[in-house]
Amino acid sequence: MRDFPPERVRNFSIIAHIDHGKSTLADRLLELTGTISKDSSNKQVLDKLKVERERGITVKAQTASMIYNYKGEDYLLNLIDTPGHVDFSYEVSRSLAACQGTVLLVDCCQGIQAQTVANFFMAFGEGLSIIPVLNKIDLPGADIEKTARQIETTFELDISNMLSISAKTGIGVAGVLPQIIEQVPAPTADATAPFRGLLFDSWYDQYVGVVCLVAIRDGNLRKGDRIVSAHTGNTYEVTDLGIMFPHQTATTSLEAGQVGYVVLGMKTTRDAHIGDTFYREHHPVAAFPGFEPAKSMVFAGCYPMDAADYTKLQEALDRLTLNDASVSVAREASVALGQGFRLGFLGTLHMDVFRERLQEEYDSTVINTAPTVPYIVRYHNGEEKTIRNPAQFPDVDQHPHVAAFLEPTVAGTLIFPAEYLGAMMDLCGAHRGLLHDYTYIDERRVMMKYTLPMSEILTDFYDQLKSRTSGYASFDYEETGYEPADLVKINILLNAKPVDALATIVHRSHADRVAKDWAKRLKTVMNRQLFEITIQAAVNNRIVCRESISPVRKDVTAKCYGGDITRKMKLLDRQKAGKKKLKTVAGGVQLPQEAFLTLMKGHAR
Ligand SMILES: Nc1nc2c(ncn2[C@@H]2O[C@H](COP(=O)(O)OP(=O)(O)OP(=O)(O)O)[C@@H](O)[C@H]2O)c(=O)[nH]1
Repeated sequence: MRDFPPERVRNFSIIAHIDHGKSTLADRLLELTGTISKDSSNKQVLDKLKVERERGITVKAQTASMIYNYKGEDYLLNLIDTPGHVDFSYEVSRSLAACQGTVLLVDCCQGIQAQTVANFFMAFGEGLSIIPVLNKIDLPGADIEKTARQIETTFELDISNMLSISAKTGIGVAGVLPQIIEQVPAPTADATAPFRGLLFDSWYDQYVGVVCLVAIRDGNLRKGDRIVSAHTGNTYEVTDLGIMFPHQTATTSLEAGQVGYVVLGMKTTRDAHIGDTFYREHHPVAAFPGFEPAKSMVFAGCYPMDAADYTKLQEALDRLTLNDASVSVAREASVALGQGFRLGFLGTLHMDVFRERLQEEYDSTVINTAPTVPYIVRYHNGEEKTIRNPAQFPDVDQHPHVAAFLEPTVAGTLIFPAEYLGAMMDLCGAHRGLLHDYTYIDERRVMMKYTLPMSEILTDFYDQLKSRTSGYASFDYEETGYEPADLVKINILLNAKPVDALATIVHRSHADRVAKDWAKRLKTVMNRQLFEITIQAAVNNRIVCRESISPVRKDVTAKCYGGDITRKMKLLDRQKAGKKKLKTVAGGVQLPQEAFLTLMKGHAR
């Protein structure tokens, strides 16, 4: 590693809107430098996790080093992969902090999209040198000129030497690495100063424990060194270190300016705080700025269908959170569902990915309640309380003490063809959006900036955005803090008993409609029982609608006219198995798992 002093190291990332070809380009660069073979089994080596492969999205950032000979000199190039999705924007910003430059990859069939804009400004804010590259020029719909002009007008970047490539076929890709060496500055690192490293990613390995990715700013690191986390004050011994080539490859040291993996014997990723600074024991240094822990913005209950599986569920959650410290887990109890957990996620994609993993890890049925954002209740005495579970939202009779309710908001960016302007304004209006700005990024496409309540984009916002524009609109957002809002609680009552796990919080202007919609939806998924079931929805304790399900005596054996007893037994067994998927809640009413699923799909508008 000593052969690569800072001036022969380049740390860069690729940023792009989802599906614009980031992973494909990464594969091509690794092939070009001989880091991986051209074998097809190496496709998208950076997207390691199964869910990622299945969905074709990058969730967890992965990093790879390569060695490239340019004008007779060997360079160590570190590609720092960044997750593209907004849920992981904190991880994106930390990954960018480990780079000096970035390739801004734009699909020239689609042009600039909302995530391109968000990622550009994040890289720009970090002061990185930005190399625009147009991708997918092999496709018939490619419009190189127009996309180049969009890049020039939106980002004010120099496009005179801009590369046009096809990451898929390899056309033009050879030009990318020389531009990176020419345009990305070498890391400013002092090899003689005391060791200072930035922790920018980590994951859990079942054999060695936590593996940390560290950008070495100053000094160097060797096996056996003792280093301290500035955030926790914990001291660790380096038991292994090396580079991602593209898999973990041990080296004798990591030198100033380089990026590599470090094993410290940490037991859980909760000890590895992204953005943390490491320094040598007894040689403290100034910590890197901007350290903030990932914030959970979406919460949902998670309960075992069968109460006896509680410990099993807890064990599955423990195993999964070893690898994903950004999920927060708190125990909670529900009158309807018993003992369970309240899980906090960075966003809805993060929630979906985690739930999928949980389902794989834990082979029994889980009941997931509808997601909610955290709300703040401000009391007249100045106290504030954060509500992460709608069941704990103050009831009407407690309202005299409440000065205000606050909800989290986001600054959203939408980009779409101009003909959808009306449809997009309607959509944002219906979701309580406030328009701030709109501009044309070229003759045909509009960029709008809206402030939206975060709860509104948890519901059907994305689906509506896509369906109303035939998939041509893109959306990205960043959190902007809390705003006062007129919020009310909806309670669902089954046979006149409120079911806490079905409570939700909405804006007063949507309350009656959502209440009626939820009652109707529940009716469609609930089974008839031996007694009549009434479903009522109450807004702040005022009943606004009532549905009922008439009783039935379900005799599954009626079809078997006497005779075959084994057939009868089989049918009864099947009925028993079917029953396992039901949870008995208020007053003996049984709720199927689908009841919770149907309410998760957002509110009808
Ligand atoms: N025709 C063509 N298809 C491409 C090109 N580059 C990527 N693709 C395809 O575009 C799709 C998305 O590519 P990915 O590399 O997975 O995109 P990504 O930006 O990494 O996506 P995320 O990881 O989800 O952000 C894949 O089906 C690729 O095969 C290209 O140059 N030409």
